Amino acid sequence: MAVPFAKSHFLWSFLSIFLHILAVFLLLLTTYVSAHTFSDIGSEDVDSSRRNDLYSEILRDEALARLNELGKVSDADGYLERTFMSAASLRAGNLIRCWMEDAGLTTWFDHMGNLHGRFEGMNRSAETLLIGSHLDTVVDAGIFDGSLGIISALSALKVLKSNGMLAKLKRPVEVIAFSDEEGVRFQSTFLGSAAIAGILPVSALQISDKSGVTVQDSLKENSLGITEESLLQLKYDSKSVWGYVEVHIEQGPLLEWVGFPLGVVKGIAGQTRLKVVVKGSQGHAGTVPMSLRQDPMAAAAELIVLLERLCKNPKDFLSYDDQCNDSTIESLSSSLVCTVGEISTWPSASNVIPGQVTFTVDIRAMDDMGREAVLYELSNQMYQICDRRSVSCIVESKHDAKAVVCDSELSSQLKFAANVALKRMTGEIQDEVPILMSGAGHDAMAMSHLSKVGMLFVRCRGGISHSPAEHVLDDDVWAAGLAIVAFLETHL
Ligand SMILES: NC(=O)N[C@H](N)C(=O)O
Repeated sequence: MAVPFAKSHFLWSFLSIFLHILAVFLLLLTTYVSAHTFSDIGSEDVDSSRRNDLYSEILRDEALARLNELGKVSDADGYLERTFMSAASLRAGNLIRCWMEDAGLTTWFDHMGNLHGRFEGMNRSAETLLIGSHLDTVVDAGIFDGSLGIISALSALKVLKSNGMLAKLKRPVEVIAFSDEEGVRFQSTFLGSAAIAGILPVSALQISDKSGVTVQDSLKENSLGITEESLLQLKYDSKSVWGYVEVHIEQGPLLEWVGFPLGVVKGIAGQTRLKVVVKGSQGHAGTVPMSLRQDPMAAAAELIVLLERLCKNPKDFLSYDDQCNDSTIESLSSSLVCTVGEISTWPSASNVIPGQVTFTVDIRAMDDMGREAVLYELSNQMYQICDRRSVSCIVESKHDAKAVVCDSELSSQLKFAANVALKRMTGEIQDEVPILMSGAGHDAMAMSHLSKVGMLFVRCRGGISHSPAEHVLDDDVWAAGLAIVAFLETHL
C-alpha cells in the first residue's frame, strides 16, 4: 500500500510544481502582452480611457455658467454694455479675478486696468506663455465676444490644476483680461494690450470720451493712478515672452458653413478708424432757401455714399494709378469693408438745419497698401465735396493698425491642439481644422508687436456677433477649452 501512496505523492508533487511553473509563466506572459500592447497603443488608448470624462463639468458646464454670469455684468439695464473703466467693467474684473484664483493663479490689476493671472510653473525664469482676450464689450453686445477667450483659458488651467499637471508646466503661463479692445468709450482700441505691447503712445492718456473725461482721469477715478512713466513701465520685455495665444468667437459664418467647431486664424485685417466732423451753417428749416444752404447733413450723406462707392468698387480708382498691381487689387477687392456706424448732429431737431454733423468711419482690409490707397482717395474726393458744398470737413485719425500675419509655427501647434481636442470629443480623426482670416480686430494685433501670436476661432451661430443674438453651442465652448488643455499639455 505504501508504494502506490509514495507514487501518487510523487505524482502530485510533480503536478503541483508543473502547475506553479505554468502559473508563473502565464503571469509573465500576461504582463508582457499587456505592457507590450499599451506601449503600442500609446496615447491613443489614454485618450479613449479619458473619453468618458473630458472635464465637461469644468470646460463646458462651468464655463457656460461663467459666461452667462459675466454676460449679466452690464452698465445698462436690459442689454450688455461694458466699456473701459466703467463700473460694470470693474465688477466684471473682480469676478474674473475670483475665477483666476480658483484656477490657481496669482492675480493683479495693472495701471491700465488689465487683469493678470499668473502661474509660475517649474521654471519661473523661462519665457512666459501669454493667453488673453478682452473683458470690455460693445453696446448691446453678446456674451461671448472677448469673454470666451478669457473663460476658456481659465477653465483649461483649472483642469490642469485638478489633474495635478499645473505644477508641471515648463514655463510661466499668464492669462490677461484686457481692459479695452472694442474702443467704444475712447474710440482708440486696444488701450490695454497696446500698453503691454509697448505701442500705446503717452498721448493716449489725454484722449477724452464724449463727456470730456480722459483715459487718465477714468483710471484715476478707479484708484489706478497712471502717469506717463508708469504707462511706459507696463511694457513687457519681449525676451521674457514665449508667445501670445487668443481664443475668440469667429464673428463670421465660415466655420458654420464648413461644419467645424474650431478654426485657426492665419491673419487679421488691418483697420483704420476716423472721426469726420462736417461743419456748416446752422439755420431755420423753413426760411433758408435751398440755394443758400451750407448743410453739413447733406454733405455727410454724400460723403458716406462716396465711401460706400469706393469700397464696393476699389478697382475703379486703383487701376488709374501705379499704387497697386493686379494681385493687390484683387486681394483688396475681396477683403475691403467700410462702415459708418455712428453719426450725431447738432443741435438735432427736425426744424433746424444742423450746424455740425459728426460721423465715424471704419475701413478694413487684409492688404495695407490697398487700405492706404482707399484712404488717400477718400480724403481727396472728400475735400472736393466739402468745397463744393461750402462746408468744412475735419478728419481725425482715431486708430490705425496694420494687418497681422499669425506665426506659422504657433498656428500649427494650435491646429494640432484643436485636432487633438476634437478627436478626444468624438473619438474619431477629424478633417483638417480650417484656416481662416479675421476681418475683426483682436488684441493679438497689438500683442504681435511684442511676440509671435496665434489665434483659435470658435464657431458661432449664423456668424452673428456684436449683437445679443450672438451664440456659441455648449459643446463648442467645451471644444475650445479642450483645445487649450491640449495646447498647454505641449508645455508640460
Ligand atoms: N473682435 C472684435 O469685435 N473686435 C473689434 N473691436 C472690431 O472692431 O473688430
